[in-house]
Amino acid sequence: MKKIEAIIRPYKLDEVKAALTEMGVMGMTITEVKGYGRQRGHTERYRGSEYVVDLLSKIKIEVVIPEDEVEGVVQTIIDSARTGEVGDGKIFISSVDEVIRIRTEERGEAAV
Ligand SMILES: Nc1ncnc2c1ncn2[C@@H]1O[C@H](COP(=O)(O)OP(=O)(O)OP(=O)(O)O)[C@@H](O)[C@H]1O
Ligand SMILES: [Mg+2]
Repeated sequence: MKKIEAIIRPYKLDEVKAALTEMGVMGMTITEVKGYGRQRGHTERYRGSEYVVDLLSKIKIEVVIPEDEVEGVVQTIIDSARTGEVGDGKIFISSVDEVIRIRTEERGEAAV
């Protein structure tokens, strides 16, 4: 199993969530996060001087899925989250050793 962590623009959450639900993703975790990428946030002016706000609000979506669903989920996130402007976000993929459904004690792909 793989975990997809996608950092996206907050206003894109509804669209990404709907697209993932539509393709049958059965569970996800959403967290409000702050971060920065290559541009290190953006510049603001206050009382005549410029300063950099380097931590921008983003949403992190976590989805754990069977390995053969990874490419479909990644493409769906890209298609629903992209604007083409800097700051669209990033997707990280990592391996998950085990998943256990607490209620039934099912394990592995049966539990995702
Ligand atoms: N290397 C990284 N490690 C962890 N989080 C990251 C990393 N790069 C980006 N992020 C997270 O993703 C968010 C969005 O990043 P962003 O889309 O600005 O990436 P970028 O590499 O600067 O690409 P772009 O040039 O398209 O803006 C950041 O605010 C941060 O939360
Ligand atoms: Mg950036």
